[in-house]
Amino acid sequence: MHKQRQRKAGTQSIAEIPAVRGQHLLHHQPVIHEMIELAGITAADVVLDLGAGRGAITMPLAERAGKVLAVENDDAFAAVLRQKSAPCRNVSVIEQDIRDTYLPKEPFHVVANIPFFITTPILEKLLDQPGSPFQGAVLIVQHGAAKGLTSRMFRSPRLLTWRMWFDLELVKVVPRRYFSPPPRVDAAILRIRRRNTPWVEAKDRHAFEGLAEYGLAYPEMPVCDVLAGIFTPVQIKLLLLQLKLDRRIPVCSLRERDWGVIFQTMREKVPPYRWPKRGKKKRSSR
Ligand SMILES: C[S@@+](CC[C@H](N)C(=O)[O-])C[C@H]1O[C@@H](n2cnc3c(N)ncnc32)[C@H](O)[C@@H]1O
Repeated sequence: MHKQRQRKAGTQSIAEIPAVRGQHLLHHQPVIHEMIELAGITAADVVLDLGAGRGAITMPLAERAGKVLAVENDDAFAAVLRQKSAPCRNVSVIEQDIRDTYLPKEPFHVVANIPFFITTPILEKLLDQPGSPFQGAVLIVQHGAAKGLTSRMFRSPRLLTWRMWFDLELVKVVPRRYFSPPPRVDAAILRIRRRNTPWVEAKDRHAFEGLAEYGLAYPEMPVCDVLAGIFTPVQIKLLLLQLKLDRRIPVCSLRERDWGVIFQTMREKVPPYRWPKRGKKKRSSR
């Protein structure tokens, strides 16, 4: 049954209750404009608004960007979006699940207040392929998620891998009262920028994933014990000297630069058959 009709008939399913579908619409205009400023959008840019709702971000984006692709899977919202954006030749409404949407083949940015419940699948889509044309994003995410994604400590191999290619920054907290209906927790602006010089080359992604998974299997383990599975004692001594690291510090406290140097040393000094292999890729649940 058509979703709008279902609502009228009072047969709204759990998945259609606004909060459950992540329908917290942003109504604070200064935050919307700040997001577009932070993304540095110009008339040359292609921008995706993922979870476009009624166009709170899509419409001001259309005034700045060359092309805006507004993805929204709620048919009622998509109809409003199509109507509002009809006079704008640079807006395309894509009525589809974000997780099934093909990303542009040309360089693109993302500016969006994404549905929180699919934050991880969205980030995987944007960040898992370091060689993709994705340039950067300014996103509204849950404050807790933003803190985890920008943490100094690495306990997740996937997050470490993303951060070898992208800088993630928690720009500011966005109070829950700026949304309608308000979410249960505050949100935050998360800025993602592609590094000009990544810590590891995109072609080495799989090899680095193997190192990250192996290295963070026990995040609290002393760095010297972790490195002992890959390097000789002399190599470890030189590496720790170069990185100015105490041999007993937990491996989770290593920074992106440290991992970049460890990876390069592994490439240069350790035969590939001894490199840690990555396990089967775990995709987040849809
Ligand atoms: C947090 S709201 C943001 C709406 C709008 N951008 C704003 O800021 O007012 C997220 C939007 O994503 C839509 N949405 C939820 N899950 C989706 C999915 N899987 N694919 C596409 N859109 C989705 C919701 O219908 C909602 O409009």
